[in-house]
Amino acid sequence: MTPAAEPRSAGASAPRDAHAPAVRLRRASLSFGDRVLWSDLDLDIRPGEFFAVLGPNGSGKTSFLKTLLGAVHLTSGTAEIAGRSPGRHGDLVGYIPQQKMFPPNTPLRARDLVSLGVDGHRWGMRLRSRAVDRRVDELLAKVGASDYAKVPVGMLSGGEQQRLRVAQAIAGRPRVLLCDEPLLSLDLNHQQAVSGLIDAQRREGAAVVFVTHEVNPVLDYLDRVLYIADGKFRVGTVEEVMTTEVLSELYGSRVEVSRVNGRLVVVGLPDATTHAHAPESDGQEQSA
Ligand SMILES: Nc1ncnc2c1ncn2[C@@H]1O[C@H](COP(=O)(O)OP(=O)(O)OP(=O)(O)O)[C@@H](O)[C@H]1O
Repeated sequence: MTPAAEPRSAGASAPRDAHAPAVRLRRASLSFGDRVLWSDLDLDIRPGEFFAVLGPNGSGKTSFLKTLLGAVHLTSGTAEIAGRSPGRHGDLVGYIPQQKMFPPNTPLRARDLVSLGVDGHRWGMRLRSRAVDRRVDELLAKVGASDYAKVPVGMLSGGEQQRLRVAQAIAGRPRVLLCDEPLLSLDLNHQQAVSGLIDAQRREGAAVVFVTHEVNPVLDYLDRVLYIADGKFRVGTVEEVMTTEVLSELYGSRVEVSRVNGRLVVVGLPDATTHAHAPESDGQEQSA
């Protein structure tokens, strides 16, 4: 099968072409009953692109990721991820789910958790366990978790647990890394460490799709954003989308966006969109 050379064509089963978009949506719409989350979304996310999905509570950010994972079906239009239909991507796609702390008595050590992301079958029977061990060690080192490899996961801090989730998600060297609020409830140091680890994957060529309420911790990494609000959306660079004009239009009311010490401050979001994490967000009224 030939690669889709025409960017606007939505081939049903695109090949694993290194130049193909990592994510491709054509006229994609998602509704639940009468509630339209977005409609007619055309989008290509490139390999090596850091792409954020922003918007208030309930706007459809997680649902966006779920359509790419194949867990939720588009109401209309088409989606491809890593050249495949959603849900058929195997380890071409890595996923960091929204963070929940592991209970203290979880019977898994850090390295056991990471090994769940490593597919032992690819090395064949004879080499399997040694190769898996080596790969797990490599991943633990990569995310700076070697020191607590043998500690039960429930004893680790939120930031330490999140490093392991990153290691698990990148174990298969995915072409697309889907991240659902990976910085939630992390302190500033861990936010920086975890977003740096995710960006390292992007530098190795993966596309990163990063759902977040708070744009500031990843501002320096972002290539483009998709901002969803009230059934509408806008795609573009931060400079194009995070403006008083664009956000006011999306929300249908006056919203002020300004830069303070390099950070984006958004003032005047409708009450219903106020996010519980805003007070922890180091000075920003509301990020996104
Ligand atoms: N399977 C479903 N059936 C019906 N409604 C759903 C379903 N999944 C999500 N929704 C609704 O769609 C809307 C968007 O949900 P989603 O979780 O995608 O929002 P979000 O932007 O990720 O929100 P948050 O920032 O609060 O995590 C919500 O109103 C939610 O209740």
